[in-house]
Amino acid sequence: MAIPKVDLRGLDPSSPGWASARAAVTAAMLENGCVVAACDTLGPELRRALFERAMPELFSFPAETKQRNVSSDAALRGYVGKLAGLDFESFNVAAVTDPSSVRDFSSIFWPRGNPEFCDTVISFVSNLLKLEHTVEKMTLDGLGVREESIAGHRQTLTHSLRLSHYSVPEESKMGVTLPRHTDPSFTTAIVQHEVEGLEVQAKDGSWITIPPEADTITIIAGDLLTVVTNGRVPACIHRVKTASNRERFSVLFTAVAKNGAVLSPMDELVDRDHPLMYNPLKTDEYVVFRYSEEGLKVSNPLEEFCGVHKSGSSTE
Ligand SMILES: O=C(O)CCC(=O)C(=O)O
Ligand SMILES: [Fe+2]
Repeated sequence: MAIPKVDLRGLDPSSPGWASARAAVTAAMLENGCVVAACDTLGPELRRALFERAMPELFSFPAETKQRNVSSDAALRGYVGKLAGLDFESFNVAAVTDPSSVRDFSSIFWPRGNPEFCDTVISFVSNLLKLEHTVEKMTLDGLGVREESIAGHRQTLTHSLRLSHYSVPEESKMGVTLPRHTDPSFTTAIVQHEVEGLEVQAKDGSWITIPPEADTITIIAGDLLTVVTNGRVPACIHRVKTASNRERFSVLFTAVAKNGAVLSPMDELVDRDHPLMYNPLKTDEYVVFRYSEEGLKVSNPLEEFCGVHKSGSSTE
């Protein structure tokens, strides 16, 4: 089994191929909360500048420097280093669609500036934002959500860029460097480079490997997209497994909720056949819950936190 690959190159809503691409994107998102986009978002030169020059350099800075990548924004929006036995570390640039955020991030490492790095990231992010808008529009439009609701939904979003590094997996972990999880975001666009790792769990429990092809970016749904689509789009269950036991870099462009946002399922997606599944969700509180001891214990933290069914049955 493979995750469907949809060619989005050169498409806009007036193109002849838009409707069929939209149908394919919507179907893939409904099935596994995941689609592989063939796109020209990241050309070979940008790719090399980022993955082969900037990232190895960034991760070779000493720990004290790395830890200066903090964000007052919310939990887990700064540097995350080697947590709980994971051979994984990650930088995070919050509010990344604002070029000054990229420059502030770069000044941690290169106080005299690094225009090449900033230009690389700024142009990559602007391309990723277009891709994210296209996939989000296709998915919501394909489900029958009105243009005004999509525009309203966009107002609740802010974007981060995560730059991740995985060390060579320890033998005992069978190549798994990030265990099975869903993302507490709306969507995450995942860019792999040369080394495999991303795997998505299908409904039958099997794992589907997404090859690290240079002209593709994988877009996955997170828990918040499940809420706004009233459960239609499942949050993608995924993990990182590098069977070839190599060091790996990946870049993730994440659409998260603005601080203080409260989300509800979209009106168009609640009807007799699709009764309301989620109570209004305070996104900041949800993220705290997700990573709390209790949130890490339960099998479906979203359902536990704001599922209508769950609160309905709590009177039992
Ligand atoms: O590195 C990847 O391919 C995916 C990483 C991931 O799932 C995450 O950081 O949440
Ligand atoms: Fe993830």
